[in-house]
Order: sequence, then C-alpha cells, then structure tokens
Amino acid sequence: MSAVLDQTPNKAETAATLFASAAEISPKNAPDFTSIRSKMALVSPTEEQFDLLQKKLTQRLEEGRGETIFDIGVGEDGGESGFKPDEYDAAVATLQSLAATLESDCVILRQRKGEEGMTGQYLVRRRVDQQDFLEIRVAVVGNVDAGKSTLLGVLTHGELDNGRGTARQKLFRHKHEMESGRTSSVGNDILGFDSVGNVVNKPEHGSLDWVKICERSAKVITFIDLAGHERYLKTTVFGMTGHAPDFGMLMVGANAGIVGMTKEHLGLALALSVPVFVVVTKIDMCPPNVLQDTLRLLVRILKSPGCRKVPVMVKTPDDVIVSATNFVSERLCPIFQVSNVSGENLDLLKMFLNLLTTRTYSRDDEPAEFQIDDTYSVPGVGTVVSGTALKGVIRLNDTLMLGPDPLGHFTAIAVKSIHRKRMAVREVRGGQTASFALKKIKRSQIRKGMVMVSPALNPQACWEFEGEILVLHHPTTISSRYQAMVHCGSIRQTASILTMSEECLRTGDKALVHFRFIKHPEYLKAGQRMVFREGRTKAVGNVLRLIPSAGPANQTNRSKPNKMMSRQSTQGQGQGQSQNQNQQPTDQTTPDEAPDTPLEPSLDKRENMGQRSGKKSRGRRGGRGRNGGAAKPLTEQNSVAAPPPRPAPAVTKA
Ligand SMILES: Nc1nc2c(ncn2[C@@H]2O[C@H](COP(=O)(O)OP(=O)(O)OP(=O)(O)O)[C@@H](O)[C@H]2O)c(=O)[nH]1
Repeated sequence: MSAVLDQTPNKAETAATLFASAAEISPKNAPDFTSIRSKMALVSPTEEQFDLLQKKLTQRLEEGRGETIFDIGVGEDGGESGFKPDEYDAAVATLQSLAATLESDCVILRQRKGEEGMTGQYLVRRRVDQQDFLEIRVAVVGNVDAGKSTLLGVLTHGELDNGRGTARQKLFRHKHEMESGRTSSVGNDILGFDSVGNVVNKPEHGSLDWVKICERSAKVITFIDLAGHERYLKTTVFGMTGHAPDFGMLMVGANAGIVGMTKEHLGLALALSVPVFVVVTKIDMCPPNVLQDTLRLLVRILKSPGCRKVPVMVKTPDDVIVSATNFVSERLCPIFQVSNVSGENLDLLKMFLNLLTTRTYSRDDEPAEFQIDDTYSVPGVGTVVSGTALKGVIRLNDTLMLGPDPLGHFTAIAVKSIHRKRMAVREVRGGQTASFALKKIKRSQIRKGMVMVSPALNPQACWEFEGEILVLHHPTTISSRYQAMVHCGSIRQTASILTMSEECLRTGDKALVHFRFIKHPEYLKAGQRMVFREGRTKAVGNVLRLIPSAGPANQTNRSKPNKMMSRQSTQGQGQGQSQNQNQQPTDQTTPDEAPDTPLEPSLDKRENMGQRSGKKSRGRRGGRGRNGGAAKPLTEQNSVAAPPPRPAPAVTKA
C-alpha cells in the first residue's frame, strides 16, 4: 500500500523539464542532455539530438507507465515560449516521428498563445499489445441516490439515462466470476481508452465483453463501486485500503447536496491520502439556486482546514487539462457538474479520466509483492486469489511465498494461471490488479490480508508494530489495552494498544502507539497508511516500525481489553490509581463482532451541514451505537453514568 500512497506526482512538463528530471534519476548512466534543453531542439534536431530526444522520451514513457504529457514551444533554457507556425509544425512533426519510433501515438490536447507564438500540449501514449494496458483504479463513493450507478452505466455503456434508472440497469454484475477478482461486496466496472484517447467500450446486446475492452485498450479505468455498501464502514474502508485506489470519485446529487455519507467518504479518502475529484450530478433537474448552494457548501468544505484542498470548477477542456496534469501535485480538487440525462459535461469527465495517471510506481526489477483481497474456489480451476500487485512483475509459473499463516509462516506456492479483468495474461506488474489460480493449496488456508511475495524478500510476519496515529474521532478517551480494528492495505484485524506515548488520547490527539494483533501475525511494512477504528471511533496514521521480536508466546502485555472510557471517569481519577481501576469496559462485544458503523464525519465540527432534502441516508445509522441502541451525545449526564464494570469481553472469536 505504501507503494500506492507514497507517490510523487505526475505532471505535465515541458519537454526539456521532463527530460532534465529523467536525467537526474540516474546521473551516472544518463547521457548529457544539455543539447536538447532548448525548445528549438524539437524543431530541427541533429541526428545526435534526435537520439537523445528518443532516449528521454523512452524514459518518460517508462516513468508514466506508457504515457506522458508535455508542452511544445516551452524550453528549459529560459527563452520566450511559443513557436512561429512553421517552427511549430516542424516541432510537432519531430514529436510525432519520435512517438512513432517508440510505437506510440501522439495527440494534441490543447494549443495556447505564448510570448513568441504558439505552444501546445500533447499526449504521447504507447500502443500496447492486446494483453497489456495501463490500469487506473477509481473508488466511487458518495451518498445513496447521488447517481453513482447511473453515471457508471452511462460512462461504460455510452447511453444516457432517462432519469428513472435505465442506465444503472445496464450494469451487470458478475458476482462470482473468478476473473473479475471481486465479490458482490465491491462492484467493478471498466472503461477502456485506446492509444489516442477514444472510449473503446462497445456494448453488445446490452452487455460488455471485458476481454474485448481490455484487448482494445491502452488504458483501462476500473471503477471500484462502493455503492450500496456505504453504510458499512468496514467494507468502505476495505474498498479504500485493500483495493488500492489511485483516486476517489466523490459523487454528490446537486439537489440533495452534501448529505449522509458524503463527508465521511471524503474524510476517509483524505485520511488515506487518496486524491479526490467531485462529480455533481443531476444538474438538469436542479434549480439553479439549489445547485449554487450545493457548490458553495462543497467549496467551503474542501477549503476548510480539515481538507485544505483547492477546488477547481471544471467547465472547459482547458480546465480538464490543467486539473488532470496538476491533480496530485497541487492539492487540486476538480469539481465536475454533469447530467446523466442530458449528457452535459460528460465529455469533460471522460477527457479527465483519459488523462489520469497512475500513482503506483514500481520497477520491473523489484521483488514482487501482491496483496490478497479475496479468495475463491472455482470448479475445475481450484483455489483462486485476487488482489493488487504492488511491486515488481509476477509471471506464470513463478514461485512466490504465500503467508503469513496463523503461525507466521510463509509457504512456497506456484502461480498456475493469471487473469487481468477476466483476460488470461502471462504476467502482472506493480499497480495492476489480477487473479491467480494457485497450485496445491486449499482456499481455507488463505485469507484476505495475506500476501504473495518474492522469495528474495525473505518475508517475516509481525505480531506487533509501532504506529503514529491521529485520533479523528473518539467519544471519550483511548488508553492502553484499547482494542479496535486495524485496516492497512488488505489487512483487517483487531489490534490491541500495548503502550502509548501519551497516557490517554482524545479526538484530535496524536501519539506513538505500540500495537499488537490479537489473532495472528501480519505482513506489514513501515510507511504504510493505516486506519484504526471501532464503532464511531476512528484514527488514522502510519506504520512506523515493526517489532520482529514479538512472538505469539509473548503474552505479557495482554490483559483485559479496554473498550472505552467515559471522559468523566478518566478525568476524575488521580495519576496514582492503577489502570485496572481506571478502565471500565462498557460492553461485551469484541471489535471484530461489532456491526459495521459508518465513519463519523470528520468535518462536522468545522462545517454545519443540514440535510436539505430532509431524506435520511440509508447509509447512516442515525448515530446508533454498536449494540443497536441510539447513541446519545456525550453530556455531563451520560458520561457520569458509566455502566458498572462487566466481565471482560472475549478477545478472540472461535
Ligand atoms: N434527472 C437526473 N436523474 C438522475 C441523474 N443521475 C441519476 N439520476 C437518477 O437518480 C436515481 C438514483 O440514481 P442511482 O444511480 O441509482 O444512484 P446511486 O448513487 O447509485 O444510488 P445507490 O445505488 O442506491 O447507492 C435514478 O433514478 C437515476 O435515474 C441525472 O444526472 N439527472
């Protein structure tokens, strides 16, 4: 996951800047690119300059996983920008022949006036063979009725909606197909673009053939559709961590406004450092004043201290290019206003999707790492695992280390077939999702959260780790022995706090925390983003350090889990009292057994939102507690009236 989250942004740059940065990556081997720093290098390059330009373009395409965007007519040597018409044509011709030698297509995105003439921005994209395509994952979130399924239906099937749900009916979910690698819990839809940016989805008799889409595509957008599950935090968080989305698409119904889960999903994406763009739907049926109210509130939330985003209203193709090329780097949050019925602005959204670049960078020579997010037993095939390759390349018949098992061991396992988006392939690279059929292993031996990694990594499982966390919300205080669920990549397991750098933590507090998993060890890496949550409590942070010495027998720190303390009880007690006296578990449900509860809106304190529609989201549980009782706001009364101590809850499930 860290591979996904710790990415340097991709942005459009001038040919010279692009090339200069590429040269810096490996200064030892890099040829001298000084002679192509000027914008004129593209106009009439010498043979030597052409070779250098070709080398640099190759590097850029590799860095961009097969595509790159750059400007023509802008040099790095400080000269004025722009070309006279004949120079411009010559530069474009050079770029096109460079692209052609690298089996790539070159399409214009836009032209602008510079100081000395025209400048232009071009997309160069590799024509890939039938089995290969660049993959971008977009998590689709937003409140019920925001039009998520409808938009996905319209985008992937190319037919507009009638306002009464015709488009969403087209989405045919293949729930149990191994190739999709997805279960009914998280839906997937794909939108393919060819090397010149045309949509390749062509429904036949109303349904889409994924294999054909992938064969024709140079780039495939996978929509991780969390629709229908937004009331379940566990699934939503898992979709956002375990499925490693590159971006989040937050959907807002123009007429309903920012209601229900909208803020929660935004908060979750921000906490996980997933860049978000917003799509406001239903502009055809929304009165202008209501639309303006929705947009105003949206902008206010995005600019608030909790988000610190720069909202950009996308209204023209120019806005699309600026937003797409600066999306990750500039903290931009593009906002699209679309109608699934009239089709207004859908072209802009498609153009934006076509220009999105992957945030996962991995080199083929790195040892392979694959995180498992689901398992299947497929008749005639055997055990199948699906998930995301984070690093390196995994090829057919490769042997990988699968684990950790409950004892923390890894087992050598052979890959007998690989599918990407239902298409049989020979290999899978970092940043791509895939399903593997495995030899000689039962499905029951595999669980979500396990990994398959190269034997060269000599993988080790860990029971304990140190993390740095920020508490986004907790109704009372968190202290040692508190238990909650850790979400980290596709790992989802309850962990207990052994020690903390602070005595207790409240909303807004940061601390170094020593965690221990309660059931089995996991494969973790320092730097991974994590979410720590239980019921209405949530904290986010990073894995700082693994503690390899801690084994299953190390039970010294294990004692009764501390579920939650009332603020009153902690405040009223002196330092000298023992922790056991201080802490009073307030219910008997273990975190693992707790029903899913939505994330509390992290932005609530800063923004006062009303539900304009007055309609309650089905995604909200109306602030119900984990046991189904209505949660009362924390007041003097209910915090004083802490329930009497109960027997310690069981910490492990049978
Ligand atoms: N007029 C109009 N109606 C729309 C638009 N987008 C969606 N709808 C309608 O809004 C309703 C809800 O759309 P859905 O796509 O089901 O919403 P959703 O967010 O997927 O909802 P869940 O699947 O329940 O999470 C459907 O009847 C659509 O026809 C739009 O742009 N304009």
